[in-house]
Amino acid sequence: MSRELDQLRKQIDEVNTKLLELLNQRARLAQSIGEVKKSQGIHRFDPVRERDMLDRMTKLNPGPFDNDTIRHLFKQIFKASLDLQEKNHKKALLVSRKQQPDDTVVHVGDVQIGGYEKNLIAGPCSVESEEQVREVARALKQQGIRLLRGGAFKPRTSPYDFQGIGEEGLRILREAADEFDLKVISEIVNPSDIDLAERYIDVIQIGARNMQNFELLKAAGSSRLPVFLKRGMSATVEEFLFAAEYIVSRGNSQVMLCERGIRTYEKWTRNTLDISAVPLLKQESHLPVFVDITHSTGRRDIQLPVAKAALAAGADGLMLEVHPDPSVALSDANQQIDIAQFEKFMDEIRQSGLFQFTEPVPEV
Ligand SMILES: O=C(O)C(=O)C[C@]1(C(=O)O)C=C[C@@H](O)C=C1
Repeated sequence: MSRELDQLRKQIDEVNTKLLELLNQRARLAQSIGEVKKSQGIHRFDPVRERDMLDRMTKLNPGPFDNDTIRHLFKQIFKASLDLQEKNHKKALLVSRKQQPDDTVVHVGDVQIGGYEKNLIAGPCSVESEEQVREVARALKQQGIRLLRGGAFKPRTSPYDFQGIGEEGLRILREAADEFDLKVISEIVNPSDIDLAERYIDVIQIGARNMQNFELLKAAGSSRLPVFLKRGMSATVEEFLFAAEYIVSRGNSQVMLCERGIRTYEKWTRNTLDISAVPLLKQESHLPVFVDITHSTGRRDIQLPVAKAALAAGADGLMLEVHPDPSVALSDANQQIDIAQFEKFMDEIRQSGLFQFTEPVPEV
């Protein structure tokens, strides 16, 4: 290579180093501007400011780059600065592990969820009668399971399907839970029913269809009860975390996330379990993560391997539907398991060694 070329390249290297320094200096300034804007509630993207800067730069431009090229280059810089401001903003989410490195442990009375404990939530899809709920509650108690689920308000796809028995259902759940020393989790669909929930139940469930019902999220965020939030069937992981942020940002930090399958073209399962969401959510957020093995599969025959996969992927717990006689159930008759199947499931999941406390490794 000629000496001249060598020299010129050396000069370019020096300019590159200076440019790098200047670009990062600029990036730090843009970050500071981002912080100021956040504290003042100002929109990050400012096209008027960008236009002013472009006009100034093109006026000052002595060439040899033409103005179009200068505009193009600066627009890239603005875009990168905006991305940086947004990244910083994401870091600040209350549900993010960057904000809180340690796992959130949710306390439902004396039951702990998250951290080193694995939990199971089970019960019928819909509350139908006292006998039905008591029978399931007794089976849970015998298995050492403390969390009873049951739907009293049922958001159904068809308005002609069974819609649940409402407050009476919550009362039935409470009585059965008190008799067998269990805690109750049930879905609430209307912000005005949060007061009702506080009278009867221990955990508010927000279902997949309501994951972006922002008024309901805000109302749950102002409640004293822990919240079990299910992922919307077409929601991205990011949208799911923002939904949780709605609750936590209102002051309720006791939130659990539940992956329940997303809608895809696959027809052999009711939904497609997004198993990768489990480690992703655990990585991104400090909130406990559950997997609903009933709704994600919609079938009984693969619930055990799916449960094992969920626990192996790092889930803090499982949710499943159990009914004394699924064939006569008023909802989800095809996917609930009966009590004998539940007992067999519990034996097998225990034998797998995955459903157990994961003690912290003692520090040496
Ligand atoms: O000046 C601002 O308001 C900024 O946020 C900084 C900046 C920039 O990089 O210069 C970034 C994004 C905005 O769209 C406009 C300008």
